[in-house]
Amino acid sequence: MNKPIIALDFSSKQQVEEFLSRFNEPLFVKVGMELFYQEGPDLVRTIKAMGHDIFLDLKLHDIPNTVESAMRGLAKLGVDLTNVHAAGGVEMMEAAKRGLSGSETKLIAVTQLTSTSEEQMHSDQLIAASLHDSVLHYAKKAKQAGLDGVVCSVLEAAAISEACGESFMRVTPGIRPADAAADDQKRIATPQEARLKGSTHIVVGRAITKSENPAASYGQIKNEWSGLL
Ligand SMILES: O=c1ccn([C@@H]2O[C@H](COP(=O)(O)O)[C@@H](O)[C@H]2O)c(=O)[nH]1
Repeated sequence: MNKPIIALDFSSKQQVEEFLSRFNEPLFVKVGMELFYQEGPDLVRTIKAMGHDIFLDLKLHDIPNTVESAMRGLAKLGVDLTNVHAAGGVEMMEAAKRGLSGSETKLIAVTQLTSTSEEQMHSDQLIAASLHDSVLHYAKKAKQAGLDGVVCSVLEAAAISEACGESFMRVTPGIRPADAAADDQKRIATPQEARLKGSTHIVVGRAITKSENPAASYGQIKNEWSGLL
């Protein structure tokens, strides 16, 4: 079983270094907008040089030409995984993939954010379909564009596996230990549910980064995710 991806939602290099110093093993970490917009590509290179795998979660969504050029730049960072919004369309996703060509970086698409409920999707996005069908639709479009997988909640993971194939990545945020607060997330699940319901990867932020003992919380989540608990 692969490692849980830890969301490094910090605003400075200092906080990241302090956090990572608590671990004695190579991790799979996620660098998102908060950190990237403060510290930029240099910190990505530093984390990579420390031996950690990186998911660069910048969720690109723009016209195809802009996304292709941006991805050409990101390809040079040597990250393991990055992403776009599927709502940008098949043409944009194909352009993103072209931008990454020649690199080892895998590309996935955000379907519907795990902070979005069905009601919000209907009213904010004026999508009449069910949230499940919208996610599945975006996953099929990402597959059509040649992407490696999608970001989805646990609730859609099994249907995506069936429609797009088992090897198509289902990267799942909104992971919470049982009894933890949902915060701003709407479609949440425990690490165990994610394993049993077909996610291929889990992304965990606050349950680890805000913990009094991040290494212990990570260990517990990792064990639950890999079925050792
Ligand atoms: O649909 C999505 C896409 C990305 N995220 C990101 O994952 C983490 C989740 O953090 P938690 O503290 O565990 O809620 C965060 O960095 C988001 O930007 C997501 O939650 N949902």
